Amino acid sequence: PLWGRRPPNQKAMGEKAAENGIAAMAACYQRFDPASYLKYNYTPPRADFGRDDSIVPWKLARLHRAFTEGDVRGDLLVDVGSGPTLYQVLSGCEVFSKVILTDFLEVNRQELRRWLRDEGGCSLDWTPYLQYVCQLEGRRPSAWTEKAAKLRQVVQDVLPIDVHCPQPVAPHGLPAAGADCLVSTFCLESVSPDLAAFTRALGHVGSLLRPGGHLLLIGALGESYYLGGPGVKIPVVPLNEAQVCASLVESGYTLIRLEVYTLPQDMRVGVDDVSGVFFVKAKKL
Ligand SMILES: C[S@@+](CC[C@H](N)C(=O)[O-])C[C@H]1O[C@@H](n2cnc3c(N)ncnc32)[C@H](O)[C@@H]1O
Ligand SMILES: O=[N+]([O-])c1ccc2c(c1)CN[C@@H](CO)C2
Repeated sequence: PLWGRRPPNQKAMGEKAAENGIAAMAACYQRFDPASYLKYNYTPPRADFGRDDSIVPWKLARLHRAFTEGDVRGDLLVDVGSGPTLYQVLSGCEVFSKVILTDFLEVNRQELRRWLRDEGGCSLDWTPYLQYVCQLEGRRPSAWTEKAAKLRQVVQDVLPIDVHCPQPVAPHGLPAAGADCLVSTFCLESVSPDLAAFTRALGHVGSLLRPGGHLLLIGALGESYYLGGPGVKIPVVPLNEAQVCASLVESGYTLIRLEVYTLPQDMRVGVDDVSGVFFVKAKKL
């Protein structure tokens, strides 16, 4: 009967708009420059290990605690949207025997492989990061060489991923049982045209995680853009804590912990308009 069907084209228009937004985002990322991105976000002041109010030490401390407080266990950790960075798995690589890194761009996957193959030519020296996490683990900073070897040993693969696909990773890229833990940092809100797409992506990513597995999510609060390279302005979904929590619940997670870092003035260096960073530890129901 006529009343049983949706008005013509209503759903189609919504889907078309979503597809267009995602295609526009993918076009932006063609101009993403890993070396610039690393310089903007992973050098001082945002990565200053001598300052206890610097963002990167804050992130590393939250990840260390989340991976080592006893409830996170299993064999496989998957990092969603790794980009050209490794900091997000420096604690996890001591807890999981297998780590899989993923990203949308080949240039980022190449940057990761360059470090993993220890062939030189990396855009950033990760030594201070390895040393800092060793200290969090109660080890001498000089144990960083062992941690680097450990990370190189546990990373099984660097795979393509698209969080806007219901199946973000190609079939057989991951074991059928799914990952025991997911980590994802500054990805979902930085690749989604709007909040609905962010929440859908969170659901897609959840399909990679086994029930009872953990999600460690770090992201930007109140950010509307960031520079992915000189003059490469990439739109971001401005999120607040309530929206992050609502999206997690809607995507089938239960929240264990949410912490927020508010940027001091001198961390606002012109590469984005981020106002805060959230850290979430959640569990898939
Ligand atoms: C802001 S960077 C985050 C990089 C890194 N995780 C970090 O913590 O700095 C966002 C990353 O998402 C990737 N990306 C872009 N579109 C994507 C998509 N549709 N699915 C998954 N990742 C995507 C980009 O290539 C980029 O590496
Ligand atoms: O301060 N940080 O450690 C830091 C690291 C990465 C990123 C931000 C801040 C803010 N912008 C996001 C992209 O939306 C990327």
